[in-house]
Amino acid sequence: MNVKRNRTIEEVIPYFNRARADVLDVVDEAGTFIGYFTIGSLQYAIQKGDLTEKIERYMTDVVDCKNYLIELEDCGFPIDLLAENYKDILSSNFFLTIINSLHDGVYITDGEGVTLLVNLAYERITGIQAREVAGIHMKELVTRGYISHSISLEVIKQKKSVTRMQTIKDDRTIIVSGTPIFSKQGNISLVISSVRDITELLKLKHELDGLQYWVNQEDEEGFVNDETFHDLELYVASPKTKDLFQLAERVATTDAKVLLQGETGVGKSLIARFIHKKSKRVNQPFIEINCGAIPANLIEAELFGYEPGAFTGALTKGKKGLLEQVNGGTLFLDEIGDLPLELQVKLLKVVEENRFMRIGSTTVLEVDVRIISATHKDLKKQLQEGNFREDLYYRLNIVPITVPPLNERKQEIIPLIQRFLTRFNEKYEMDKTISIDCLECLSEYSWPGNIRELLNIVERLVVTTIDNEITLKHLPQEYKHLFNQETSDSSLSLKERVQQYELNLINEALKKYKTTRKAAEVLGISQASIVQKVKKHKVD
Ligand SMILES: Nc1ncnc2c1ncn2[C@@H]1O[C@H](COP(=O)(O)OP(=O)(O)OP(=O)(O)O)[C@@H](O)[C@H]1O
Repeated sequence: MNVKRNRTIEEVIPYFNRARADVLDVVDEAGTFIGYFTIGSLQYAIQKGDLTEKIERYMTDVVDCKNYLIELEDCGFPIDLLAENYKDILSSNFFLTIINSLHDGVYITDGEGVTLLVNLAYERITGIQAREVAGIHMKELVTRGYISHSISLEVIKQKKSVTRMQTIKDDRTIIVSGTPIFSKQGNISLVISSVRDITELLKLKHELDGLQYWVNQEDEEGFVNDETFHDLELYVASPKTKDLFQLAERVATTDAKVLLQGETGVGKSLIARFIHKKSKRVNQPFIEINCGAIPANLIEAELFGYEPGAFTGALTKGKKGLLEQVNGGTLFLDEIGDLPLELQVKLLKVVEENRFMRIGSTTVLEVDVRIISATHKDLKKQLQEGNFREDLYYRLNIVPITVPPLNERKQEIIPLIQRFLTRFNEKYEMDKTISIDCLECLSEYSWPGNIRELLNIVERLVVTTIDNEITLKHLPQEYKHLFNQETSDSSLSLKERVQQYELNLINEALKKYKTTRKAAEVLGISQASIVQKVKKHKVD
């Protein structure tokens, strides 16, 4: 079976389950074979807790089908002694002390599938007590409903290691890896299964994926599937943004003038284009003019056009203004707050009556133009300061749409990074990934340049990072200063860092929602679980 190199460990576990395979062929984007991912590699990755790692990290170019079978004899262990006296060994204090000190659950059966031993961690993880299962055949345990499926029986049947992901009580997810131990005669003497609870790890991963999940749901509802979104390369990454675009869509069917307000780079121009695309004017021109970037006298000439010889430097033939060019379509006046007062008066006439005169002409021209304007300035304040005309403000502001800055819709940051990463990977034919701590760091950043800045940094990182994975060390300094040093400490294990991240999420939620009840609701975990995690951290 083929799997792509950028699949995660977690994603490929079901392949082993489904295909009952020991080895998966790893292929690159073009489908070319590049190596193997074996069940041995899988077990190793699980032991390391690297479920979110890409499989290519654990890929090998040789497959030794035996390498994952524990060859006790090779380790100098007296296997015959084990075969004959294993019950004594398993019940010795020494062995029990070792096995009970493990954090992972251990389940041991004999070669027939009769339960010999389970350790304390197994009892803790599954809730099944040793005394309930000891001496009982696995088949019987399945019949009695203790477990839904026996890995040990599968190991005995297949005579090889088996790894499965399973869901047990309280919706907990566990990974069970069963390994056969062979006698010299080639019979299975024991099956040793290890059980690891990965519920917390997965929960965190899914939280980290954040509203990517939400975006996918949107796909199902058909909202994001809308071609307009693809055409404009725009992503709807939160309910807030969805509301915004739904409002824009409703407004688009009318000719109402729209005033878009919001910081630079939040997507005002994009929304203006979206409205045009969704309106009946879609096949007519959409013209954008940046009132802040063009000198006042030029804006006038640009907008209204002029007659031959209207002013020094004018074209001898005269010139059609944007208002004439855009007739039937949409005129987007960006940075309207920068429009000089004298031009505001002239614009008012167009806005009110759809009529204007070219510079140097006395003929009144009539046009059919929909006007959308935008500004990053506080226009109300501009009114009070006398820099913006009140009559024009109210004419332009029939439907106000305020686009919030990115740091007020933080849940969009990670989904947007992921979308932009895919976009630039495709554009530059690369396959970069981004590390969890790097994502966390970026989600803590304040983004003064909003989505434009985010887009630019992702493109820069894709182009400039040599490694396959973009990590903290690749981020420019300004993106790191807010980052919690504790979390960035690379000496911490993945598990510790994930715990730290979990705690950060909880603290953030507590700060925002004040009560553990509300924070628990938002994070989708129980209130008791929040209290316990915070308490545990304090004790640690
Ligand atoms: N929801 C989104 N999905 C994808 N890209 C987006 C989204 N919102 C904004 N962008 C991108 O971010 C960049 C900045 O957006 P845009 O130019 O619309 O911002 P703006 O608010 O008009 O900025 P300014 O006030 O500086 O003109 C653009 O490249 C735009 O395509």
